[in-house]
Amino acid sequence: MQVLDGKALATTIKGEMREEVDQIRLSGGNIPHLAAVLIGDNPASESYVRSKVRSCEEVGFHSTLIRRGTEITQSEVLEIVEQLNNDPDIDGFIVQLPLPKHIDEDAVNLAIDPRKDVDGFTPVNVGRMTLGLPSFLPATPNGILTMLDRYGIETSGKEVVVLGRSNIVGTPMTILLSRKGSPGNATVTMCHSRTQDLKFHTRRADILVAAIGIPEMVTADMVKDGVVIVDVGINRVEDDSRKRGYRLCGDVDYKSLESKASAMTPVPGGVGPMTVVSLLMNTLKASKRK
Ligand SMILES: NC(=O)C1=CN([C@@H]2O[C@H](COP(=O)(O)OP(=O)(O)OC[C@H]3O[C@@H](n4cnc5c(N)ncnc54)[C@H](OP(=O)(O)O)[C@@H]3O)[C@@H](O)[C@H]2O)C=CC1
Ligand SMILES: Nc1nc(=O)c2c([nH]1)NC[C@@H]1CN(c3ccc(C(=O)N[C@@H](CCC(=O)O)C(=O)O)cc3)C=[N+]21
Ligand SMILES: [Mg+2]
Repeated sequence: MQVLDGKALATTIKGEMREEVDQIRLSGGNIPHLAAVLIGDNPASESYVRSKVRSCEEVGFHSTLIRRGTEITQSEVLEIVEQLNNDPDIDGFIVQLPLPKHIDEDAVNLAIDPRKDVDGFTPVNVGRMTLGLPSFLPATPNGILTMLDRYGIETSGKEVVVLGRSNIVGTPMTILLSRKGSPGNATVTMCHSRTQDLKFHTRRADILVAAIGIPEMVTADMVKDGVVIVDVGINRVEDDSRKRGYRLCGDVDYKSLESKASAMTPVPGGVGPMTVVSLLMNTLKASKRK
């Protein structure tokens, strides 16, 4: 089985980006500047945002972290978004999800200037993506496309099954893999919690993308020999033998799939690092607007 090493690929791409940023600096161009808004104290969100900020430093971007407590009001969040929209020094920004329960995520998303929406979550970017127009693509699905492309995994004409229909992973993944282009041109089936007989669908998959959020739910009996597996899930499972008291695992039972899949992304070190790289690529693109 081939390990689809997202961490190594991300390091390679970040090296390429660093060279481009060095060139921009030498020619007196605009250094990309990403801002991240982090609200509350969700430990997973903190770790993702920290890795985004660290990656900005690695490639030579400017970065700004805006942290607020859970008690923040909706209008205060909207005010931060408005400031970032209007700040000429900020090329792109993200509001880390999930937001506290009393904040309306849709309202926040709708307030983001599509030109700075490096997550690709706003209606303008989702619409443009769906129409096949240039747009900011959502980082996780785009990172997966980059990985399939760089590993030379053919998607044209393949049966792809996507587990999950969220706005940030499952739905855009389905749109991107089924549209004309490369990677693309796949026949895509989207499954979710109301799907009857999940196994019927997963067993037909040439490529299976799991974005569910249930630890190790996909097992060897659910797939055919030679399947390519993209495991998006990041789950923290209690494990007293670890220093931190938990281990990370995906939505796929990696051990049982190792002898059946032809290629698979590990967790950690698979899709996660590619997501961060895609966000950086979107920020670089946004910075070229000036
Ligand atoms: N590696 C990375 O870069 C990223 C990783 N993630 C991880 O990916 C996973 C999914 O994230 P996200 O898309 O945001 O999650 P959501 O919770 O928003 O969506 C989960 C989806 O899975 C579906 N689902 C739940 N249970 C089942 C089931 N038993 N059978 C089939 N489908 C089911 C849900 O169906 P329904 O719509 O009916 O509720 C829903 O569509 C999480 O583990 C998350 O941490 C997320 C983003 C980026
Ligand atoms: N506005 C917004 N945009 C997002 O893109 C977004 C979000 N909100 N909310 C949460 C999800 C999740 N997500 C991840 C990013 C990086 C890793 C990542 O780098 N993971 C590492 C290690 C993770 C760890 O050690 O905890 C890995 O898989 O190797 C994971 C998950 C982005 N998301
Ligand atoms: Mg700048």
